[in-house]
Formats: sequence, C-alpha cells, structure tokens
Amino acid sequence: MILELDNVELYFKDKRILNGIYLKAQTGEVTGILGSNGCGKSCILNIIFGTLIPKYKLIRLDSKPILKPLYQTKLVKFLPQLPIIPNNLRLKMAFKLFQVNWDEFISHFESFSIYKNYKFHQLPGGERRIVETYLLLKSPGKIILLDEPFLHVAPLYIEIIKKLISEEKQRKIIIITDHLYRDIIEASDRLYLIKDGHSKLITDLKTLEDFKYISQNTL
Ligand SMILES: Nc1ncnc2c1ncn2[C@@H]1O[C@H](COP(=O)(O)OP(=O)(O)OP(=O)(O)O)[C@@H](O)[C@H]1O
Repeated sequence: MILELDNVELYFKDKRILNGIYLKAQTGEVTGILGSNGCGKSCILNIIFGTLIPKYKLIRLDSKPILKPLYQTKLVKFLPQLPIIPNNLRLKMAFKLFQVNWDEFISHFESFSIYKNYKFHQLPGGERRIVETYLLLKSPGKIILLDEPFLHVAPLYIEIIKKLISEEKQRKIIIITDHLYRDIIEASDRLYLIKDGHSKLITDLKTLEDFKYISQNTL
C-alpha cells in the first residue's frame, strides 16, 4: 500500500504553517519526519489521521484520493504526543481491547511483567509511553502514525522499539517523528525534513546540516 499526502496548506488564523507538503510512505518502509520545534510535524500526522482539517490537502491510497477522514477507515492507528489510554485502565485490559498478546510483549520487555495488574497512571512516564507505542504498533491496522514515541524512553528500550518497528514495517506503513534524530535516521527508510512549511526529501544526510536542522559536522 502507498500513502501520499500532497498539496497541504494549513493556516491558524492568518499564520501559514504548512504549504507545499508532499510525503510518500509505503508498506515495507518506515517514513521519518524531522524538523525543528513548531515546524508542523504533529499537524502533518493529525492531517493524515483526519483530526486536523487544513485549507487544502490531498490524501491518496494506492493512487486513489481518500475523501473521508482516514480514522474512519480503521486502517490507521495514531500515537499522539499525549497519553491515549485512560489513566484508570489496567494494562491487562488494554492488551485485551487492543487485541495484543501480553506474553509476547513480556518476551521483549521482561521487567514489565510486574505491571500486568497496574493501572496506566501507576506507570512511570517513559514506561507508559513504551506500552502505548507497543499497543499501537502491534494492534491491527495498516498505517501507524507515531508522534514522539521515544519521549522519556530509556536508550535500551528505544533500541527494542526500533527493532519492533523494523519487524512491523513488513506489514504496515509506519510514519514516525521524534527529536531523537539519530534514532529516526536509523529507523527510517525514507526521510523528510519539514522546513519553512515545505517538505524536503532527504537523500543525503548532509542536507540536514545545510538546512540548519543540525549544526555543521554533527553527523
Ligand atoms: N490548534 C492550534 N492553534 C493555533 N496554532 C497551532 C495549533 N496547533 C498547532 N499550532 C501551531 O502550529 C505550528 C506547528 O505545530 P506542531 O505541533 O505541528 O509542531 P511540531 O513540529 O510538532 O513541534 P514540536 O516538535 O515542538 O512538537 C506551531 O507554531 C504551533 O504553535
């Protein structure tokens, strides 16, 4: 499956946030989105999901325009920046609701076995983020949107999540953004930088320095 986002124009009041966005993502690949604070990365994910309606946009799936919000199609799962699971829900119930196997989860994150009967608000922030990211990644769906999945997550766990993303991409379109740009670069097969409202396909990492996303000689 190929997802394309094209011709986006987004304003908040008179302020133009995005114009001239083209983004292509396909099954078998991770598409990474990089960009400075406030450049519009979360807005792009919300536009794809359908919860933010810009002045113009075109979404195509396998070249066919999709007119209704993608969230109505059951194809897409979205991890926004804020927690998505109710505070009082127990982990074991969330795994049931998301149709995700608890034992398989524990095979990747052994130390989480004690949390099975915990409520989400009882988890430390980074660990809650891991569980939510895992549930989204593993639940049925063909398109996964991940907005800062590595927020507050320890390096060792980031490595495990990157491995899981790489396995899941065989069956899914995965679009991911995070400020941990080295992890995004490593996890992604296709990379875009959002700058001045436009998207730029990055084929040479030096371009990230040229566009002043990172300082010279960082890479
Ligand atoms: N509902 C809103 N009303 C007005 N302005 C908004 C709204 N949502 C986002 N913005 C503005 O749009 C711009 C893009 O926001 P967005 O959250 O997409 O940035 P981002 O690239 O995800 O930033 P960060 O990396 O800091 O999370 C910002 O300037 C933000 O202040």
